[in-house]
Amino acid sequence: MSGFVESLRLENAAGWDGCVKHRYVDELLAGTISDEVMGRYLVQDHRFIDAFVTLVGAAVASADQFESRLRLGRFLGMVCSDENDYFIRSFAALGIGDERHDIPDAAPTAGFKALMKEAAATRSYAAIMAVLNVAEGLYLDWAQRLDGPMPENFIHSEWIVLHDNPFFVDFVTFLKGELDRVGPAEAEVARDFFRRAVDLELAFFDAAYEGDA
Ligand SMILES: Cc1ncc(CN)c(N)n1
Repeated sequence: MSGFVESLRLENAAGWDGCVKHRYVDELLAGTISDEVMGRYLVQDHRFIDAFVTLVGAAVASADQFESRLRLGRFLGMVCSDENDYFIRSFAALGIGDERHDIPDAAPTAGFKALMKEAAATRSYAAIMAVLNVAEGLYLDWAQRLDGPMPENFIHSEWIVLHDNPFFVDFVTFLKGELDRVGPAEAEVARDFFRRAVDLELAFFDAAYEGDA
């Protein structure tokens, strides 16, 4: 493989692989992740999703062609419906109530929210595509590591399936094509957002275990 996105992935291979092979992924795919860790992760990730919806909205607004806006809009619809619904059902199953709103943002959550706000504010489609390529490309890569049976608990299985299904695979291919297309003209901006996003993804998984034995 070659191209702009591939070069960014190679430059960030240590962090990227660190996420894909993270303990969180190992335990999630095996269905052995504790409710405490998964709950801590989901509480923080629901806040990530809030900022992420804003970022995808900014992508719709900054895209340079109608076909791209349509693809992004369809994806946004899925995140705001099926994916948000998954969080709500998981919180209920884990017994996590409204007290979750009192839990402060972990540092990587705050960092990611700030990065996504910054990317949206650039109004640069390339900057936004850099962050989206990390957020979705990296999640597809770890979800595709599943080579055993699907975990039985829906909290685990649906999180995997949300990140490895034909619609999502197609969307990640689209994102890669977009950044390959628009990234080289703004290479340094895209490189900077891509690197910072990979670093935050790793810290985000680490944070799910903070305070754990
Ligand atoms: C932190 C993070 N990064 C990426 C994704 C995938 N949408 C996510 N849910 N959370």
